[in-house]
Amino acid sequence: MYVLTSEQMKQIDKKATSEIGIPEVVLMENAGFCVFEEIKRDLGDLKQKRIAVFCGKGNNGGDGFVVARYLLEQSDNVQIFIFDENVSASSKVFLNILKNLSANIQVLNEELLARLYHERFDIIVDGIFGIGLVRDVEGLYRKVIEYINSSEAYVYSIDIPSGVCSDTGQIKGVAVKANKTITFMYPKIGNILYPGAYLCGKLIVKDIGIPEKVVEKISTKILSREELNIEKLYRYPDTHKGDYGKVGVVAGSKFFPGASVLCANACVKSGCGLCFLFSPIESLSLHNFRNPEIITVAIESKDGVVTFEGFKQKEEFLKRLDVIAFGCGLTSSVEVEKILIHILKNFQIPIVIDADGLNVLANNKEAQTLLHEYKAPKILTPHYKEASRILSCDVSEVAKNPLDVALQLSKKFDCVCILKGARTIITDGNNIYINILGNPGMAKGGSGDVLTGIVTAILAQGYSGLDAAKLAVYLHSLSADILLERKSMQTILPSEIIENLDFAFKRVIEG
Ligand SMILES: NC(=O)C1=CN([C@@H]2O[C@H](COP(=O)(O)OP(=O)(O)OC[C@H]3O[C@@H](n4cnc5c(N)ncnc54)[C@H](OP(=O)(O)O)[C@@H]3O)[C@@H](O)[C@H]2O)[C@@H](O)CC1
Ligand SMILES: [K+]
Repeated sequence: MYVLTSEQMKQIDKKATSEIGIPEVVLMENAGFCVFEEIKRDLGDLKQKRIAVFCGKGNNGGDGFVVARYLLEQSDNVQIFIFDENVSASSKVFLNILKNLSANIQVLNEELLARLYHERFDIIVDGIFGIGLVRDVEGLYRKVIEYINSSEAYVYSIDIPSGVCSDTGQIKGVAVKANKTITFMYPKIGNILYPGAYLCGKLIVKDIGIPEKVVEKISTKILSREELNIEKLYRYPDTHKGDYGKVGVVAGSKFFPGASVLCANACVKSGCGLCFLFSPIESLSLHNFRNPEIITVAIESKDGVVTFEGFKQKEEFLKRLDVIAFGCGLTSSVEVEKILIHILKNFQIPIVIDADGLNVLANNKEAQTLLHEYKAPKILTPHYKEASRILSCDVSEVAKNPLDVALQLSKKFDCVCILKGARTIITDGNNIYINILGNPGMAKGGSGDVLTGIVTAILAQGYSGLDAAKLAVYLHSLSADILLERKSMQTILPSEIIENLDFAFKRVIEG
């Protein structure tokens, strides 16, 4: 499903009205009716319900007037609160209808607001701002939103909770916390990214009668099963391990042996033909006991960390493999930096760079240039902090606009970027996918190493970088969601996410 910016939605609305000739008031009527239908479906008999509808000056408020008109037919207590009599042209039509119906319409001011704190509403409809919110919410608007959030009523937001930026999901000063949000045609980015996604409560997407033909291809989509390329996962009967790729995982140190265990174990559990783990001996000793499928290659180390000379002794072997995963648990050191630079200069193998590999990129401009020029497929898997280090910005900047950051990274290095977060973003610089699966039980050290292993193994099975990234992110979070069906967020472990890939693969393949 597409996810739209406010501008894209406005263009679609505009085409529907100017090219197809559907009057704006018809769309507004449909939008308002959809919201009413949802309320009616949830609550059934509304007769005794005390209902407040808050309407701003724009078309979001117009939708609110339509909802109010339908609610008036159902309940004896519907109060409509406006900020200004001077509303948009289409909204005016519906405001006038309400006036003709002698509806209870009150213009908000400080005094009225103070009185509202002594009233009790069962339902609040939020039609203050939609996709037309352009600046921070202040003054009376802010106070009304604070009032809504303090009330015990069940809150329905129209299109998007008022105060949430529809292009980023960020709060513009203050925002409504809704129980349910009814958005029209397609979700907006602010409905999907946090904190907007949280403030929406349950999100419902409703068709308001805009013909599909006015919708041009949108580059941002929700990552769903339909978007995955699962054909390549099919295994012909007459195959052998060489058909599924040989992976080299360069990972681990005396300090983080677990990272290499998780990464390599996720690799073998995600279907690659062979997995070789290149690690210092100190890291491998833990490893050998646990994962007999993994072929270990000891790299000479100093103080428990891989050395460049040690790597060079084994590099001919690594060069013969199909995909490299580089970075998990290596630690940050000059030697690690030298190794990555050497790989980027001398190898032509698809590469997945995570953790300490990303730190090399953050610290070393030469590595950045080399990565940009590296010809084989490349996938970066930063979390917000790693992305901020590479782009030399504050992590809060990444959180404010993760889509832009993922695009920037992808373009900077001509790579596929998996920007990991509560909503992981995947992009190849053109297409953007937002992952909505997964749960806070994944917010633990080691989850990222597991994802790196999965994506590397899938890349080795003949996938493009983008398709591998999509499939891996989906499987990783689906596995955690399946675990959550019988475990708690506190107890889910990254190693269990690997074990549970059995069921995630099965669900993805069999539907
Ligand atoms: N187009 C269509 O066909 C359809 C659209 N639909 C609906 O329309 C919604 C979009 O409507 P919209 O474009 O009128 O914008 P909307 O969100 O109501 O807000 C604009 C108003 O808010 C004001 N304002 C902004 N920021 C502010 C601030 N911080 N503090 C105070 N004021 C602020 C701004 O004032 P101004 O900047 O002009 O001073 C302007 O008056 C959309 O979300 C959906 O619900 C549906 O009916 C289906 C068909
Ligand atoms: K709203």
